[in-house]
Amino acid sequence: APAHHDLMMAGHEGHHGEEGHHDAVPDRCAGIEFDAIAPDEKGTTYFFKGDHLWKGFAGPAELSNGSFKELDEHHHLGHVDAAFRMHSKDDPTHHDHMFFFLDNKVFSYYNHTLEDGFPKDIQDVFPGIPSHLDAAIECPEGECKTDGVIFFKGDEVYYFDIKTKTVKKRDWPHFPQCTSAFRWLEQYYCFHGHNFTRFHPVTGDVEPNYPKDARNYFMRCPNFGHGHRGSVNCTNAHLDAVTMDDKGKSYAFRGKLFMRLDSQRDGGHAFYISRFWKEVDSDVDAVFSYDGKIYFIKGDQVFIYKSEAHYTLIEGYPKSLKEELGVEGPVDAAFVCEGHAIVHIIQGGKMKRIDLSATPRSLVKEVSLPFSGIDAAMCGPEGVKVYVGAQYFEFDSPMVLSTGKIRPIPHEIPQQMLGCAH
Ligand code: HEM
Repeated sequence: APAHHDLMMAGHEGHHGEEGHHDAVPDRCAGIEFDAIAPDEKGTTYFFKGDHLWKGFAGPAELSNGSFKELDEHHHLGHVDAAFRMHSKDDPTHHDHMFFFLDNKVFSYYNHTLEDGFPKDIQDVFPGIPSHLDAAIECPEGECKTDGVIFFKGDEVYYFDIKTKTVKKRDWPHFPQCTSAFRWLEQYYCFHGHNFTRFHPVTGDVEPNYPKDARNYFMRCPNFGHGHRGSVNCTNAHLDAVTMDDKGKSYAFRGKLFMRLDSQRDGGHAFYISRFWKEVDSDVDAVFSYDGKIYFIKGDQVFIYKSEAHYTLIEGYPKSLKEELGVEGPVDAAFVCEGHAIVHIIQGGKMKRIDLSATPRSLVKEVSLPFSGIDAAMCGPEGVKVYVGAQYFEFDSPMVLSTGKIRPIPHEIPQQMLGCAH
């Protein structure tokens, strides 16, 4: 088995089916150019080639009509040209549906059931988008300016705004010709040949160090793989920082790695902090979210980024902790509760409340905490979570945390939050 099984990736491993022994069954480990890739509503990824598909990152090829029955009931239509999972929160009738494009037709599936009235002409559902597409990928608001879909055909790239149904052509001259495209954990991948390239869905910029061979990352193949057994130290479990923003996005940080906690449907995978927050790099002391921004405290410095995906560092940062928040480091943990402009800064057995709406920052209050040794803390709809070593504690509010004389029942931090599998 490749080295990459048991660490760092939590959640979906794909579904294992029966071994295929038929000669005509394609082998994705031989290096396949996929026709289309898309996740379903449960987070299982489907890879399409001809009349076959693969479910998840491991397992053999199966006939597509076993999973999506109607796909070959229309004999004049070819194979799936492009596919994506719709993201359109304002429109629950389409949200999370899988859309497949075959020649000039579009199919919409939910729970592997074809929606009434489909297939339809692409023109009727996505006016301005051509037939015989190469690839398609969803791009939710926050990652793109609006909920949208990016379509690829030859050298042409189209951005379709779902709400207004308007189409804009993108001028991405140096872009690879994608035969399929796949959004995974908010990252955008164009597949071409048996390689893939990660790109920025708004600017079309291609990340350095690509293309990479898909067999090392998106499927399990003998003699391929990535990541190294034991490269994540899962003993001495603790977190450096955690945070949840007002859109409910939450993150855990440890050493050089971070992990999104709220997108487990599509599988949890730790990435390097430097992937998104280059200047911060590693070993943060505390992280909190406030007013559409994410604040990293590291030593006596504060880095502030916009919280929207493609996080950008705000000009003038990092600044000193003293200048930004009026406190001296080091800081153990920090959190803001939604709707409040107060950051709670935990240092040893003390918690400072600082008003972020006042300039210069003013200390509202300092309280003693009933315990010390806190590594990380966050505030969400269920209250405050405080992380100490391998355990965490829950409090209804910051007030309960500061006045509580008795420690609530400890919970174990899930291994997957540390970037380790169970
Ligand atoms: C089913 C299991 C796994 C799957 C499907 C998977 C998939 C992926 C994918 C798609 C990427 C992104 C490639 C890119 O953007 O260029 C990635 C990156 C990475 N994976 Fe995995 N992975 C798995 C398990 C593991 C394991 C077990 C480890 C290590 C212990 C690991 C370590 C890494 C590292 C270090 C990166 C680069 C992270 C970064 O640049 O921020 N992966 N993985």
